[in-house]
Amino acid sequence: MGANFGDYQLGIYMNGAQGVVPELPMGFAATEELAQTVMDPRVLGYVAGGAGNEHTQRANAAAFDRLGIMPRMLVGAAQRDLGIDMFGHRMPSPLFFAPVGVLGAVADDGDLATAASSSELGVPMVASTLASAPLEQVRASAGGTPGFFQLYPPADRELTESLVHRAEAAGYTGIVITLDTWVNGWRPRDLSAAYLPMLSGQCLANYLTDDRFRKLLAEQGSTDPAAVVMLWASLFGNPTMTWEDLAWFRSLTSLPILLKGICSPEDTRRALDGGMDGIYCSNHGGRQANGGIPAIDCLPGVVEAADGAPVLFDSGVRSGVDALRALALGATAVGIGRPYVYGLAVGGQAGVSHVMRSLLAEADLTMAVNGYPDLASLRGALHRL
Ligand SMILES: Cc1cc2nc3c(=O)[nH]c(=O)nc-3n(C[C@H](O)[C@H](O)[C@H](O)COP(=O)(O)O)c2cc1C
Ligand SMILES: O=C(O)C(=O)c1ccccc1
Repeated sequence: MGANFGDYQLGIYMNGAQGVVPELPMGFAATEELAQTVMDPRVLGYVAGGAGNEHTQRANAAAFDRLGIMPRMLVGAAQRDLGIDMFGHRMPSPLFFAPVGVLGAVADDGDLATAASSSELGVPMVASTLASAPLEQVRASAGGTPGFFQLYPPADRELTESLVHRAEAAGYTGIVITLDTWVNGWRPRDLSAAYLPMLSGQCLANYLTDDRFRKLLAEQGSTDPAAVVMLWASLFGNPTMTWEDLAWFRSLTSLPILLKGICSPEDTRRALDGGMDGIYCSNHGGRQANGGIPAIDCLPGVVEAADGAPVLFDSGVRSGVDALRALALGATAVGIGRPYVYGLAVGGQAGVSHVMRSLLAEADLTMAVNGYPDLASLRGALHRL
């Protein structure tokens, strides 16, 4: 039987009986509102913003509200099991930390604080390539909790290979390759502030600690911060990659590989036929392309085409109920993005853990109210409103 995530609620009420109310905000809207008052405006714009007029970003979240869960009575759901099996690991919770590349700009040691929360809660983290601490340190901070390394494959094959082998050696459970960020989307908030954190040298620790990157840097003749940024910018985008490159990725590692940014059934099949082990259905939270399709509306087609292979999902999950909706549609695990970033901004590691605990408690209690003892029983529970 899994953890009793709903007990987080009881603890809060018990504290209240002693006159202690929570210091941290409850729910996404309150957390976002507080984050707006404490974050550096440019970093806030970077986290909160998306592509174009942010229609797709809003639609991602709004689409969840068109999905209702049918309550079932007298099921005997006194204990709920929210556990999942993924790549040979039994995880107590179906949530994970989606890869976020500016955690170090949001809080000092933001990547390590998130990894420490992952360790504390047993909730896996997908560690971004764009981190302020090297991937080895992030992995060590996550302790015994399994986690994935998110790879932005650089345009230099040896550097890509080096990053993958470092992730393997550091003990990651799998590699997530992100496919939707070869170019930076059109983001009016960041353009207004002329702000891209990496161009100020932030979040480049994985490059600076890489032998191959340092060799390329030395060959450039300068190692000053501007040269680092120039080299990074010249390598980051890799828009010539095609399906033909999957065989090469496959040859690099025996770890499970998942492709992030897949939204169509056709691409799902191609990925799995190309030797990939799982799919990560996401539209990058509407940050990359406006005028898209809410990611949750793409999920059923991806799940069907995946034919039993693991399907991770993110984009627009704002509550424990949203997570249940994605799980009911067949997601294997559900990624949390902006909500935990705001948690980090308002409360450091404690804020991150509070956000995750709240999401898990809400999911657990909603299953209790609605009579679903485990995630398998949720399949087919949704009604389109
Ligand atoms: C500030 C920020 C930075 C991100 N950086 C990365 C990244 O480095 N790699 C990646 O694959 N996705 C990145 N993402 C996308 C997230 O992994 C995820 O797809 C997205 O946040 C989901 O949307 P939501 O937060 O609105 O739910 C980033 C998202 C945010 C908000
Ligand atoms: O901000 C992002 O979502 C992101 O992943 C990214 C990465 C590199 C350049 C621009 C954006």
